[in-house]
This record gives sequence, structure tokens and C-alpha cells, in this order.
Amino acid sequence: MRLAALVFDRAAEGVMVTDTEQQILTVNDAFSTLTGCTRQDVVGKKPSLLRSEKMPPAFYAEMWDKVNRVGVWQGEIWNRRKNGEPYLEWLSINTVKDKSGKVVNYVGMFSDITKVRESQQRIEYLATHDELTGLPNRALFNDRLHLALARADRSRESIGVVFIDLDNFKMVNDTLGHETGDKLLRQAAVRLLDCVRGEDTVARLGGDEFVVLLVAADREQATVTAERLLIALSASYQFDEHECFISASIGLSMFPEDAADANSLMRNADAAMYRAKDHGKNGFRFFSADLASQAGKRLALETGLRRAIDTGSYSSIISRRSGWKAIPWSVPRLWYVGPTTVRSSNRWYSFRSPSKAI
Ligand SMILES: Nc1nc2c(ncn2[C@@H]2O[C@H](COP(=O)(O)OP(=O)(O)OP(=O)(O)O)[C@@H](O)[C@H]2O)c(=O)[nH]1
Repeated sequence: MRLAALVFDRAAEGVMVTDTEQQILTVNDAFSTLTGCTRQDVVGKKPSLLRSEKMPPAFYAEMWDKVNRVGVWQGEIWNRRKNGEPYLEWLSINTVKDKSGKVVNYVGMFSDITKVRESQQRIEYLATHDELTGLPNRALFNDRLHLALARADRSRESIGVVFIDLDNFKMVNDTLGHETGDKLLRQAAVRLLDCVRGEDTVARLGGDEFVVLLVAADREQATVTAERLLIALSASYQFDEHECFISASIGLSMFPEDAADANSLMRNADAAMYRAKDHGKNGFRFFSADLASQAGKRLALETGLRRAIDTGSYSSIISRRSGWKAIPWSVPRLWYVGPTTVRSSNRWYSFRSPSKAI
């Protein structure tokens, strides 16, 4: 008995013992540390004094039903500390029976898992969102696109994928600094969100590239949105001591007419965006069939280059402008020009095998 009392007192878990009327008979020190309630605060009262508004009444009914039927219940529950702060606990409730099998006590044991839950949520958030803008990232966008496609397929609705790449954004970084570039990206993200409906998704793919998923939108609605996006993005950006203007190039690809799957829709919108860049920037283009072969070639080349760089089978890549340089794979996109030549925006690159001399 003395050992049991020692465990009760020293346990890191909060422990509460009630009678069959659920009136608290005793609690241990950890209970007081975790809840902020002393023994005097709670003895004679019911555990419901710790309830938070986060749990619906039906939850408690089900919980006690299970305790009484099975003799045990375990799960997560939001409670409230004495100071009103909600906390998440992992709680197990057990029944204590006498020799005749009659329930004589309930014992609740819990640990505070609020911090664990917060870190889980933070990890989940970081895995699905872009930290700079708070927008969904590519992974979350892809999930939403897949879901939207499944739904649109069933309901025979159209979907639009809108690729947005800011024009000459590098100049903002180069002239006003990377921090101002970051501020511009954050403001651009807010403007993009303002241009779409709540059910649409705006994501940042990386760098100055964004993508919008327009659900239940036909070509006409996608056109209106693209025009709205261009106008919103080209309005003045105000920073503490600077004002700045920037335009964007937009590419659109529609489900089901341009592609039936997520990858092809993304690839087609990307190709259309590059067509808009090629036609002087600050505009939008829809995907068209003639872009398909170009997009396919570029994808094959990108894949080949990525593999080549990963495996080191090409030691370096020549920029015709800046001479030899190793190309970091953050270079956003490469256009196919010839078997050993690619173009990224306005730069030309040739690449060579390491076995060959310069
Ligand atoms: N400030 C800031 N810059 C970034 C970030 N990520 C990438 N960049 C920069 O964004 C620029 C993207 O440039 P590009 O899209 O290649 O080129 P661009 O100047 O926009 O030219 P076009 O796309 O051809 O109009 C690069 O200079 C990157 O270094 C970021 O998180 N913050």
C-alpha cells in the first residue's frame, strides 16, 4: 500500500480518483501541477469542472458510456486549466471494482500533450505550406488538384490551372535587395488571394512562381481571373522607402479539354506561361496543342539534365553569357534549343560531358 501511495505521489501523470457519483476523492501532485488546481480546489467536485468548450456534450456521453460498458476509456480530450487556458491531455479512465464486481471508483490518469500536438501541427504546416507567404506549397496544391479532378470528373465540371511567374523579378532582388524581394512576394501572395474565390487554391511553387487552381471554372471565367490577376499584380508595391512595379506572365490549362491528369495540366499551364513570356511578358496565354510537343521536349530535357547533374555525368554547363559555371538545379526552367543547348529565360546554356576537354 505504501508503495502504491509513493507511485501515486511521484507519478509524472496527473491522477484523479472519484467515487461512483464522479465526485473527486483525491488527486496527486502532478494533477495540481498540470491543471493549476490544488486538492482543496477539486475534492468533492466533479471532473467536469475542468471541461473546455472544445468538446461537444455528446463526446462525454459516449466516453462515460464506454467506461461503464467496457471498464476503460482512452483518448484525447481538451480540458481547461484553473487559469482558463485550454490544454490537450491523453486521458485513460479505469474502473475499480470490489470483490463482487461492483464499480466502487473511477481512476483518471492523464498527461499534457499540448506541446506534442503543437509540434505535430507545426511540422504538418511546414510540410504543406510555403513559409515566406503562408500559401500552400506544391505538395498541398497537388493534393488539392487531385481531389478537384476526381470531383470534377464526377460532376462534369471544368477546372483551370493558372501558372504565374513574375517578370524580371531578379531585378527587384538585384536592385532593392533580397529582403524587399521577399516583401514583394508576400504582397503578391495577398493580391493573388484577393483575386480568387474561397474555394480556389493559390500556392507558391517556389521563387517567383505561383499557381492557382480554379474549381468549377470554364474558359471564360478563367480568362476573367487571369485578367484580374495581371491587373492586381501590376499595381504599385509600396515598401518603406521604395515603390516598385512588376508585371507577370500567366499560362492557363483547362480540364478536361487540355489534359485529363494533374501532371499534364501543370505541364501545359507551365508551357503556356512560357509562351506568354516569349510574347513579351505581362500577359496570359491558354495552352494550345502546338505547345504540347515543346512542353514534352522540355520535360524530357529537364529530366535528363536533372539526372545528369545528380549523377555528375556532366561536370559543368556553359553559360554563353557568363562563361563556365556549374548550374544549380534551382534554375527554374530550361528551354530545349538543341541536343546540348538549353535556354533558361534569356540565358543560353550548353553542356558537355566531363570526359571531354574544354
Ligand atoms: N527575394 C527572394 N527571391 C527569390 C526567392 N526564391 C527565388 N528568388 C529569386 O527569384 C528570381 C527568379 O528569377 P527568374 O524567374 O529566373 O527570372 P526573372 O528575373 O523573374 O525573369 P523572367 O522570369 O524571365 O521574367 C531569382 O533571382 C531567385 O534568386 C525568395 O524566396 N525570395
